[in-house]
Amino acid sequence: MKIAQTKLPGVLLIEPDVFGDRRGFFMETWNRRRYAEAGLDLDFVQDNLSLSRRGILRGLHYQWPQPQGKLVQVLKGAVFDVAVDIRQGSPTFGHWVGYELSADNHRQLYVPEGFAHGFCVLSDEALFAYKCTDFYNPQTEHSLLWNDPDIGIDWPVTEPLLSDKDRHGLRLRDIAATDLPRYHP
Ligand SMILES: Cc1cn([C@H]2C[C@H](O)[C@@H](COP(=O)(O)OP(=O)(O)O[C@H]3O[C@H](C)C(=O)[C@H](O)[C@H]3O)O2)c(=O)[nH]c1=O
Repeated sequence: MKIAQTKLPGVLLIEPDVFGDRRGFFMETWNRRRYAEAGLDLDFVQDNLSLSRRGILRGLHYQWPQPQGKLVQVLKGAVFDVAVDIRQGSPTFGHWVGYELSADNHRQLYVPEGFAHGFCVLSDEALFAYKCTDFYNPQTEHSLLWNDPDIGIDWPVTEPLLSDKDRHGLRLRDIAATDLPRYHP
């Protein structure tokens, strides 16, 4: 398994070992001990699965308080997956990283607590699976505007299909300080 730091400290790009043979392949998608040995000492309490069609964009979402760290991967199709640092006081506040995650490249991305997360679908369909470090709490969930000009995410879609909630996401500069995580070095 290879784990690479990204230009956002804490956001990790993971390439699990994939064992292929004439039947297909086998891979471990999570192993508490192995990931801890590689520096990802995490406990997850909730698994999620979503199916989306080409052009759909889900996000950018985060919970605060009760933030969720997310280990995300694609089981079918391909997505462009994005994490945004929204921790007040962070040296990379408002910065983003994005990676293509697909069923073919088997990549995982770890999005830590305190980051907003979203993805857009690059294939006809995408089955998106992720593990969360805390439970869903709709009362503390927030939507950050997907195309916030102050963040400038280089999405590979121009007019994505969004939920009403996401269509009305807030620009980072318009989110109250009480609704944003704080950076703790
Ligand atoms: C997130 C979530 C949703 N739901 C229910 C609430 C709604 O009735 C329905 C769809 O929820 P929502 O439109 O928020 O789903 P997504 O737009 O896929 O939200 C997710 O998309 C981005 C990419 C994320 O990173 C978050 O994990 C998550 O916010 O599922 C639940 O019951 N539990 C949950 O954990």
